[in-house]
Formats: sequence, C-alpha cells, structure tokens
Amino acid sequence: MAQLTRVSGSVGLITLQSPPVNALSAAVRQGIVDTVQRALSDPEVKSVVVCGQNGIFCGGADIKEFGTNMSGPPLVPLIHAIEVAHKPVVAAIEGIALGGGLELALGCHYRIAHSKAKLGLPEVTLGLLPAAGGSQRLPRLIGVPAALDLITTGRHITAAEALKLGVVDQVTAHSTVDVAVKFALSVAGKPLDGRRISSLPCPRPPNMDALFEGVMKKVRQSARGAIAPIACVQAIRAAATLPYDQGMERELELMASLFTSDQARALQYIFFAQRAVARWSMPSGARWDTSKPRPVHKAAVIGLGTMGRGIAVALAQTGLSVVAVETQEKQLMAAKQEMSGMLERGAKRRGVAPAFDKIRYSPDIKAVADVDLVIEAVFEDMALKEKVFQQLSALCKPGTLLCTNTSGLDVDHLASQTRSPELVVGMHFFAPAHVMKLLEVVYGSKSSPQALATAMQLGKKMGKVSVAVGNCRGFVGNRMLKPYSEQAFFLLEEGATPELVDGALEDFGFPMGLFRMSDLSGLDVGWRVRKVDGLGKSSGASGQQARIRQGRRYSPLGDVLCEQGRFGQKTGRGWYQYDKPGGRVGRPDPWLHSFLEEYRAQHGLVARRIDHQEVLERCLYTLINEGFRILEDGIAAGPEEIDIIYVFGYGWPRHRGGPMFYASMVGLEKVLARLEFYQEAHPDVPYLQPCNLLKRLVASGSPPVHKWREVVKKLHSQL
Ligand SMILES: CCC[C@H](O)CC(=O)SCCNC(=O)CCNC(=O)[C@H](O)C(C)(C)COP(=O)([O-])OP(=O)([O-])OC[C@H]1O[C@@H](n2cnc3c(N)ncnc32)[C@H](O)[C@@H]1OP(=O)([O-])[O-]
Repeated sequence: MAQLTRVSGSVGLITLQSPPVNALSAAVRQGIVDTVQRALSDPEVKSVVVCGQNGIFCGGADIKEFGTNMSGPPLVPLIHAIEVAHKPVVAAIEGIALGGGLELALGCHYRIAHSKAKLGLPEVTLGLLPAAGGSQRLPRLIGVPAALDLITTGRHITAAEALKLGVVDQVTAHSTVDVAVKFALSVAGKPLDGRRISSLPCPRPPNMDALFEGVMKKVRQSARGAIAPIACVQAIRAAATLPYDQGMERELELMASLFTSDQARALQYIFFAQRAVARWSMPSGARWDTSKPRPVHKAAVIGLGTMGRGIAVALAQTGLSVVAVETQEKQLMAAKQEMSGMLERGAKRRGVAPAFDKIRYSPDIKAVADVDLVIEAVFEDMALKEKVFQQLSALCKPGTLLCTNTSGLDVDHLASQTRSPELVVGMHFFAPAHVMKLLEVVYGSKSSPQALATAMQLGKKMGKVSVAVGNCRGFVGNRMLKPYSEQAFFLLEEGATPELVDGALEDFGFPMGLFRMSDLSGLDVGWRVRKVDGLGKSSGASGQQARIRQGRRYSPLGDVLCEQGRFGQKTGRGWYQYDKPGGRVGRPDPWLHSFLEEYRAQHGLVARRIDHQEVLERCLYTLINEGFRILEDGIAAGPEEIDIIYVFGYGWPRHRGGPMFYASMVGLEKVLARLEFYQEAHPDVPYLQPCNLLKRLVASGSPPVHKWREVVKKLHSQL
C-alpha cells in the first residue's frame, strides 16, 4: 500500500497507494513504515519524497477503521520516525492533504504543494482533534492564532493560503513530484535541525491567557454543545504552554476522551450518510448509477419572490444561463436590483467576477421557450401553480424538465397538469436558496429516473447536498416539522412559555428554538397554509371544543396571534417583542405571558410545571416518530436521508447526528416507551401514537441505525 522506487539516481520516492483518497489504513501505515525504513537504510538513497497515487496526497486517517479493532502501526511514531530521519524528507502534496495526511506532511522536513491542492485539519468535523501531532506541530509552525483558526474550524485552505501561512514551503503549478524530487536532490546532505517542527519553540502570542479565554468563549458559543472544538483549543493551549513531549501526552489524553464519544460517532455517521444519500434509488429500482442525467445549460426561474431570487442567483453562480421571469413589473425591477447585489456580494466573497450577464430578466413567461429546465417558484398556491405548469407545458421545448420549488404541495398533481408528467420533479430549496446547502429532490409517481438524475446532478453542481425523497404532503422535512411544532404549541397551552421551549431546544443544540424561528420566518406563513387546510380560523369559542379541529386536538394559539397582527419580527411583535418592526433581537414579552394566562383560563386549562426533558421528549420524539412513518411509507429510502435533511436544512445539531441517529443513541425502547407514556396522557393527539415500524424495530431487538435501511427494504418487499 506504499511503494518505494528510486528516481533521479538518489531520491527514494514513496508513493501512497490506497484509492480513492490514499487514506492511512493499517496497510498504508505499514507500507509507510516499511518503505521509510528501507529508504533510510539504503546508502544509495540520499533524500526522500513522499507523494500519493493518482494526484492525491492523502485524505487522512481511514475513517472506516474507527470503531473497529484498529490494528497496524500507529501514526504518531510513524510520523516521528520520518521527522528524526537523518535524510531530508519532502512531502509532494497534490490534490489534498487532510487530517492525518497533513500531519504526515508536517512530519516531513519540507512541503511542496501543487497550486490546486487543498490542505486542512478537519478532524473537528468528525468529532476529533488532529492527534497525530497536528495540534502540537501546526502552532509551532504557523503560530497559535492561525492554528486555532484552522484546527477549530477544520476548514480546507488553498495552497496559496497555506504558503502565506507558512504551512508549505513552496507552491508549484507544474508536476509537484518532479519539483519535489529536484528539491530533494538540492537539499541532500544539508543539516535538518531547523526543519524538525517538534523541536521548534511554539511562538507565544502576547496576552496569551486573554487570547485563549476569548477563543474558548467564542468556540463554546458556536459549538452549541459540541465537545471536539473545545478539546482542540485545549490541545493547542498545551502546545503553547508545555514542552512538545508533554503536549503530545495531552493531545493523546484529549483524543481518548473524544474518540469513543457519541458525538464522534454521530459526526462520522453524518460524513458517511452525506455520501450515502448521493447513491439514491427509486422504488421502481432505478438508481443513481444506472440513470443518465440530461445536460442542463440554460434554466428558467418563474417567480422572483425571496425563493426565486435565491434560486436564480445560485444557478447563475453555478455558470448556467438563467431566464428570470416575473410577470409583475414592479416586483421584477425590485428583484433585479436585489439579485445584482447578491451576485456582487457572492462574487466578492469568492474572488471572481459577478455573473450579471448570466441572468436575463423577463416579464413574459414565453421567454422559457428554449431552456433545458424550469424551476417554478411562484406563491405557494395550488391554483396558481397549476396554471403555471399548464403554461410551461405548452411553451417549453419538448424534453424540458419542469421542477417546482413547492415546500410541500402535491408534485403528482402538478405533473398531471402537463403533457409529460415524467419530466416533473420537485426541487425544494431552503431560504436563502443561494446560501442554504440542502435540496430536497422530490420524485412523483410518474417522474422518470432521468428527470430525478438530472435534478440531483444539478443540485450537486450547485454545491447542494441533494436528497431524493418521495412525494407526500410536506415531503420529509416539513412533514416531520408538523408534529414537532404542534407539540410546542400544546406545551404553551399546558403551562410553558416560548422562552422555556426555545431554551430547551437551544440547549439541545438548535441554533434557534421553534418560536424564535417562527418569529424570524413570519407567523403568517403557517397561518396561510392552515387556513387553506380549513384549520387556521380561531372560533372565538372557549372550552375544549374550541381546541378541536377535524376530530383531533388543535391549538389555535398561533392563529389568535396572527389575527392580532403579530407576525413576528416583521411587525415587531410575535412570540417575542422587538424594538421595532424588522428588529432582530427578541425579548420575552409580558403581554404574551398575560395573553397565555387568559387563554388558558378561557379554555379551562390549568398551567403546570414543564421541564426541559418534557419539551425535548415531546417535540423530538414525535418528530422522530413521524420520521419512522416516512420510512414506513417509503418516502425516504433510509434514516440517512432524513438525518441529512435535518442536519443541513433544519438546524439539527450535527454532533447529534440527525433525528433518526439520535433515536438510535437514546435507545428505541426508550423512545417507544416515552411516546406510549405521553400518548396515554394525551389520547387525542394522533402524532403521539407510536408507529408500527418503531414497534417492529424494538420487537426485533432494536438493530443499529445502519441496519434500518435493510429492514425498511424488506418491509416494502413484503407489501
Ligand atoms: C490518530 C489521529 C489521526 C488523525 O488526526 C485523524 C484523521 O485524520 S481523521 C480524517 C481526516 N480527514 C478527513 O476528514 C477527510 C475526509 N474526506 C473528505 O473530506 C472528502 O472525502 C475528500 C475531500 C477527501 C474528497 O471529497 P470528494 O472528492 O468529494 O469525494 P468523497 O467525499 O465522495 O470521497 C470519496 C470516497 O472516499 C472515502 N473517503 C474520503 N476520505 C476518507 C477517509 N479519510 N477515510 C476513509 N474513507 C474516506 C469516502 O467515504 C468516499 O467513499 P465512497 O465509498 O465512494 O462513498
């Protein structure tokens, strides 16, 4: 798994060989140990170059080995052996040097990178820290502040930035291995003392205590309960304050506390889940690897409200030609102005020219005639969308893919409005669409595999995490949100305040609790939907009957607030109060507390004490229960789809691995038992009724989450 050849007479070239990313598996580590030993003991070899096969240096430790009985030589002594070598060792970095890959390079005496290479220590994103000396060597090499930034964020940097920071010694646009070999020849026999990073003193920043205190505070805030970023800061502090050997001991100790943690398991699960959802399949058996996407060069977006603007900008930034259609002239002008600003800011961030010329604005829907794909993003009103799809079907050239950005309406119904229902899919973006990573790609009963493949490929090209799901009300994300928000409303009725509910959810790790989020997105959005569904009108009546709709418990609280014009931040009042309409900082509102008291009195409800545990169990377990129903219904192929949707689109804390993974960590028996407990207390709430799949999994001994996909598949094949 590592090969040694002699090149240019006296250079030992060690090539890591483990596709696709030359991860440091046991075999690769053994290969490095063997080849380094041979190179160092061969008198013909005067210097050494380490590189990776296929233009990829190394993707770091083999994540697949974590959680298994790890064997083979450990990384730390292997890297140490390179560093103490008496012959110069040069790392030739092409493609990537990440995690253990960069740590290996830091053990070498020189580093030469290709101009397109990316480097980083992303361990924190996997719930770990760079524990093959990375947390001790990097601060010695580039200073504490820069090391803190790279290690606590895990961000990948370009070769140019790496050169500027001093991570690498040279950047080349030519063959990195050739340049490194030439360089290795030039340094053969030269002293190496100053080149061994572990022997360098760590530069001590001025006001070190204040620096670490400030960084720790910032990291604690943004980590939202994640432990790895904190351990990273502690390890770097050890580098700054202790001799290298003691720092290494601290690194090991901190890594030991992370390595087997639930958070590391959750984050590593998310890493693989993100890759698993790209390998989509449809109930028909069509799959990602057998369905050929169509090329998309030109796209149209219909409707330039908030969503349409973001989608059009995202498409243009991907390099597509975009026709942006808005039939209302005033709205069109406003959109053009805002979108130009969005393009400009995006271009500035990415250091490229703004893609103004990629977008053609038109007030006429006929402008779609020659596009390959259309994304409809008009108002969430079925009658309006029906009309748009009828028009599109008549106007577009044959074969044009018709997509809807609806957040939950029936994709099959929209498809039935067209001549070619097989060309209709949902592309559900999340606001702001040019920023948010998630895309739900919804296939209807008639969608062709090619249509799905095209939308999935376009999503990937746009840099989105695209998840293929089936068609149902609310799809996956919004469907699961319904029982979650319903429980939050019921908790207010029973005695909680918005602050209490939000506090519990934010302590759990959500960036924003449900009520804070509702104030931000606008209470009127959900109200409009509830009214269309025949729910959102407060009857004015009191007592229990006023809280029953369509035969089940219903809380009209949100409707009553809307009737009073409290739409959230935009009106300066919602579940919280704000300084002014459009204000961002919400404060608890005494008016709302009195209102809740009056409401309870009017409806004969007696407030009781509610704690964080009840908030979490009722909100999260009903959401999880709906996730199981979604699996049962075949709307998502596996728990990974659901978890990725929640982590990337709904602020579910990544270190808790998504709702379905979280359920597996809590224990399915417990989730089931608590749902049964709450259902007994609230028999009029159908969402608390545990679903069959959950019961079935518990009855079969609660298999681990990676087995659920198979269970679900079997379940459907039996139907
Ligand atoms: C003692 C402590 C040591 C150390 O400090 C700890 C570490 O190093 S922690 C590690 C620190 N390193 C990291 O955190 C880097 C993690 N990796 C990445 O960020 C991206 O994969 C990378 C940028 C490398 C390539 O992106 P891309 O081009 O979009 O391609 P892709 O993403 O689709 O991957 C292709 C295939 O490779 C697989 N695979 C990839 N990496 C690993 C791995 N390390 N291992 C195993 N497998 C890995 C991946 O699963 C996929 O497999 P499949 O079966 O085809 O689905």
